[in-house]
Amino acid sequence: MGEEVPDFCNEKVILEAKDFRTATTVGDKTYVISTLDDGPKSTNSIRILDKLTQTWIVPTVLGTQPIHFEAHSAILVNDDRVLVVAKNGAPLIDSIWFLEVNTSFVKQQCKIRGTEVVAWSKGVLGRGQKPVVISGPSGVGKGTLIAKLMNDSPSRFGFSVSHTTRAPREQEIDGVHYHFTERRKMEKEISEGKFLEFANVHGNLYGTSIEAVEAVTDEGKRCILDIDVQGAQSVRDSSLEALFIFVCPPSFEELEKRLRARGTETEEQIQKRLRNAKAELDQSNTPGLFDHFLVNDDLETCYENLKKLLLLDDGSCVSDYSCSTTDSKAMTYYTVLSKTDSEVLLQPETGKVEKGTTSMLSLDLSSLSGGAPGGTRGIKICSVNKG
Ligand SMILES: Nc1ncnc2c1ncn2[C@@H]1O[C@H](COP(=O)(O)OP(=O)(O)OP(=O)(O)O)[C@@H](O)[C@H]1O
Ligand SMILES: Nc1nc2c(ncn2[C@@H]2O[C@H](COP(=O)(O)O)[C@@H](O)[C@H]2O)c(=O)[nH]1
Repeated sequence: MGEEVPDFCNEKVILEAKDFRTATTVGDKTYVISTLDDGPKSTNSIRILDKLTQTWIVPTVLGTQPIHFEAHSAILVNDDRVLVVAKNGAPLIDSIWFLEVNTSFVKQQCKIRGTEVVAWSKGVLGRGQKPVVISGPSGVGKGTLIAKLMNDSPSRFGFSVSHTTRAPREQEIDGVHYHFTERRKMEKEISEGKFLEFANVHGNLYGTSIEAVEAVTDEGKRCILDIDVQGAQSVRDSSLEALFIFVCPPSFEELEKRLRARGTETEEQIQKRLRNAKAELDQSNTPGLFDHFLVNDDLETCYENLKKLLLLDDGSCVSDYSCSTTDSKAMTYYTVLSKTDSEVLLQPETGKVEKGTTSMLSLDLSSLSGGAPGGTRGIKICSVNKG
């Protein structure tokens, strides 16, 4: 893990490439973010200087990687992440990133992988859209409701494609309904920290990979997870802040009827799923686990209620941040000027102020939430009045 002189420090590389870097110190470590403009091979790279041992560490970099930026400025916020304002040819709203160095996600991943880990997460204005966890006993209609949602709003919602060791059903497509895999392979990937959650469900292994959630959030869509109650509890305990919905059957008899009518399980499997359904219905009452309960009696009514819940909590409310859209969408490159508590002052790159924009902006980071995997939400941008 430790290296004396990585390529990154090689003077020749620095001299030949257009290099830009910042260094942010957190405790005994200095995080160096470097943008090497080396033609088509241009990259952003992260190196950590362990100040105690005076060695360089090449960390495992997780999260949604920002596209290569020409330059950037950086400052530590909340003691656990570095705010990076990038010059990437995009408006300010797409230029705010966080390099997580000490968040709960990073700490958890360090422990699992036994390596130094950092993670990128994109900054999101306002509350943003939390991923949605949908749970409920087998046969209650989760898949049917989610399929309707995907069909009606494919650009707004994206399905987190789980991994499973169960055999595919007739109509199921690998990579669409599930990533069908083998137990040994999946167990190895779990031990490598690739999964946000996993559980043994009805005798098979199921799990949500970090990549599955990122694939959806990278597309700017709201992520929908169809997972069992154990998985929901694991996500609750993880760094992923989500909305948790439990779907209940109108009666146990109706649940059994639906499972049988689906015709995808053997009698033995149906019995197992029904036994587990009783336990899941009990566990759904665990205090603080689910935010909302829906009864799937009439499908259309339940679907309308689901949509209402998602609209109530869709993060599109902009009243909680007084953002000047002119400033946040302008192509001006801003750099970090100063920081007080959880407010960061940004100034435009000298001489590059776009017509109609204010000179300085304040980023209010007092309500940050979420983070990798997914975005860091809760940023408010305010114009700073010129005195
Ligand atoms: N409201 C409803 N009324 C009647 N039948 C329904 C209703 N909702 C779903 N179904 C039917 O019930 C069966 C089970 O639904 P579905 O496969 O969506 O359940 P599920 O919760 O996703 O199950 P699993 O957890 O096993 O994947 C399907 O045949 C579906 O068409
Ligand atoms: N904990 C997780 N549970 C999952 C995941 N993907 C699906 N599921 C749950 O498994 C059962 C059975 O599904 P089926 O497709 O075999 O009928 C169901 O309750 C799903 O919600 C996952 O990634 N993690």
